[in-house]
Amino acid sequence: MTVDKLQGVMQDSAPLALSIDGVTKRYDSGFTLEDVTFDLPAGYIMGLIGPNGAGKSTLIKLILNMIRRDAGSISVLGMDNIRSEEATKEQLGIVFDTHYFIEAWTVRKAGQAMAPMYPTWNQQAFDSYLRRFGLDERKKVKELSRGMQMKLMLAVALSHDAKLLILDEPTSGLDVLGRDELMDILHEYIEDGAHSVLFSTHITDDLEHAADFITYITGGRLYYSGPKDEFEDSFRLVKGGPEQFELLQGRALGTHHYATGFDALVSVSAAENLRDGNAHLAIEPVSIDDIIRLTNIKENSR
Ligand SMILES: Nc1ncnc2c1ncn2[C@@H]1O[C@H](COP(=O)(O)OP(=O)(O)OP(=O)(O)O)[C@@H](O)[C@H]1O
Repeated sequence: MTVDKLQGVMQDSAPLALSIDGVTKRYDSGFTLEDVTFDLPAGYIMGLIGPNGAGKSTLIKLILNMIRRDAGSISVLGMDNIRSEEATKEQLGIVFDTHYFIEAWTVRKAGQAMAPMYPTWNQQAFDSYLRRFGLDERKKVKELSRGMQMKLMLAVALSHDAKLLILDEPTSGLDVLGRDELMDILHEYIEDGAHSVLFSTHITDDLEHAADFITYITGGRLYYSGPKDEFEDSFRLVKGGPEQFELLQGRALGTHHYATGFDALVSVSAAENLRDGNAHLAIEPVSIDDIIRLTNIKENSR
């Protein structure tokens, strides 16, 4: 989908799968997830990214009402996630980075234990996902690899017609084939326009393949939420020798200095000014990894 179309979706009053408004969470440890606001339109996949400790899992726990928020509101498919907690949870499919089953359960028992929790449980769908994922019904949860445990959670999440799938680091236990397979399944899942996905990840390749939107959090604050392509198109990477750094005149949003020069992240407009000023700097497109790396670098200036 093109950036223009995605921007249109965000501006339209398209139905929202998820709406996060001014959400704040303070931990005693001193970390605060501060005033986070963004929407996920229904029918799309959003990647939630940020470095370790950025607040991604905290945000997911807040959406699931597993921890208490200090301010703001969250609505899932138009329902307040606290006032309509039960109805909200029926519409959510959850895949965590570690499984939530009892280790001694077999795969079959895990399905039987989950089924009564969802009025819309579809046993045929569950059985067919087990076959598709190569999950042996007789195997115990503790005998499954991490990737297979993730697939079991996914089979549960997809078998009760959840409208919003939330996945916390789903690809961390998967090899390249498993990751591609998961991304294919997510695409199939949203195809009808009524289903949506929010997934957190450290693996930016996953975003390239799957995400329509990106929400980037760092240090508990929202840095960007919007179409994926626009995220990369908003910045440029400027490279130069040590003596050229002063040409940037404070326009760097993040800089990595080497013995032989520097890499700096600048806005597109700053990059255009540098080009117009004939600064003889190398100006290149950025990857999502460059943006995360340079906006989190400790040594930001000289
Ligand atoms: N229950 C808690 N009490 C106090 N501090 C917490 C608690 N849970 C998380 N934190 C702190 O909140 C910050 C954000 O943690 P969170 O797990 O949300 O980050 P994350 O972006 O998911 O990181 P990662 O990518 O490493 O999983 C961290 O500094 C963490 O130590």
